[in-house]
Amino acid sequence: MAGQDLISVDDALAHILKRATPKAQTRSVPLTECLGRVLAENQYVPSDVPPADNSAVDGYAVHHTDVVAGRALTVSDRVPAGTAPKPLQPGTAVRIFTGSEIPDGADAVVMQERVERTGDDVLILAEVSHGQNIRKRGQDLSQGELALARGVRIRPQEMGLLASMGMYQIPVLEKLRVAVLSTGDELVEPGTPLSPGQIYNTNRYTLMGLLADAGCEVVLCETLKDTREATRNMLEQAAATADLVITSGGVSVGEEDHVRVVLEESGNLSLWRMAIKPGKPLAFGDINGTPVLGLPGNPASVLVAFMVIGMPFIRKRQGRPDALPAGEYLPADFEVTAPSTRREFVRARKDGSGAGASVSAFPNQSSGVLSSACWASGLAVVPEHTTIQPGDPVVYYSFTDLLS
Ligand SMILES: Nc1nc2c(c(=O)[nH]1)N[C@H]1C(S)=C(S)[C@@H](COP(=O)(O)OP(=O)(O)OC[C@H]3O[C@@H](n4cnc5c(N)ncnc54)[C@H](O)[C@@H]3O)O[C@H]1N2
Ligand code: MOO
Repeated sequence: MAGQDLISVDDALAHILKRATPKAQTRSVPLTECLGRVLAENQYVPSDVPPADNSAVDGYAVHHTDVVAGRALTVSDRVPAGTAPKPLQPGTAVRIFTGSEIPDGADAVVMQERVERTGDDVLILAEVSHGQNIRKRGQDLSQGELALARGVRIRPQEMGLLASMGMYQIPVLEKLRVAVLSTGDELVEPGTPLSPGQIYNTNRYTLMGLLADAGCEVVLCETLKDTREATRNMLEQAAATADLVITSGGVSVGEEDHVRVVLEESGNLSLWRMAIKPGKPLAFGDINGTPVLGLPGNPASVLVAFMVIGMPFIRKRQGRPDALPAGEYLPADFEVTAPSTRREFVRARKDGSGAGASVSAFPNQSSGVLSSACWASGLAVVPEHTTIQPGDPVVYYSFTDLLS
């Protein structure tokens, strides 16, 4: 059971994911612009990669049965990479380079360090076997196979793979268009001096960075005055412009917290207050059908709630199957003695690797301490009603996985 009146993280995720309809519009972009986009169609291999058998080393191509200990072979040809080889003359060797195509009739390549070259002759000093140092045609991708599935987010390696197949125009989903609204009369833009009572608008920049990492397009970015009127006007404008509106602040219980109230009055508030730490007052709903994710104002709450709740929603809307990342169990290097009714996402750092890996926690987990997230490499989960002793296993998610 979660805390009183608070919806559990699992129920909140299920609720939000049910409302995450994938964006259907697609477009074709040049290969140079596809990084971070989501593939809209399955990509099948048009022809084998590599297109021909080729050498893995600089050396000599031979037929392995022509190699007899102590007997030199004549070097009959030279095949630089990028040229089409002539067939191997039986009983000879061909000078060849890494990436050169293998001449017909050759079935092995001997590294040049394993031969003695004298004029046009080459004496092979090592045993040679069929297929040695040959990278087979199609060893990376073979014609007709599925190379990349629809819904894959294109990372540098996928970009390279598409290039290796000769693809240039890439079908991708339209980017999710997101509006970012910061609320709070105390907020001032960096670069301006602070007056008493003011603080710098932090969340706007955290969210811009998070959304860029998530492959979204920020179409509107505004800071609102703490009035019902301003909040209603801007939320309605944002909902008419964007596929998703993300707000920060103004979702708690104070009379200056207008986001939640406007959602209730002018749209639909379908979820409010989660058993999560930090991020408890998170609100979710819609205005005229456009989803609105109301994140709490505290800077670390914004980061954590975006990663845990916002990212799965965004991934699903991006048509990606991987709504939740896989975590790993690691022994805790910290303790939690007072059990909470909320599931806590601790700003944590993975130390060591392999069997010796463990996870430590930043000492100050206040939701106002953003430096905790700069120190951390990810989030460790302390389940509801649970104490943690050093050595107990906890689930750890890296920031990279949470944001990929
Ligand atoms: N009586 C109660 N008070 C609070 C409760 C509660 O249950 N009962 N919950 C607390 C929790 S937990 C959180 S989280 C906050 C969330 O409140 P809001 O979402 O309404 O956010 P604000 O009050 O507007 O701001 C909270 C905090 O964050 C600072 N802030 C806001 N926006 C920015 C920004 N863009 N950049 C930097 N800092 C920002 C703001 O100045 C406040 O300090 O409510 C608790 N209160
Ligand atoms: O739930 Mo709040 O985000 O702890 O400060």
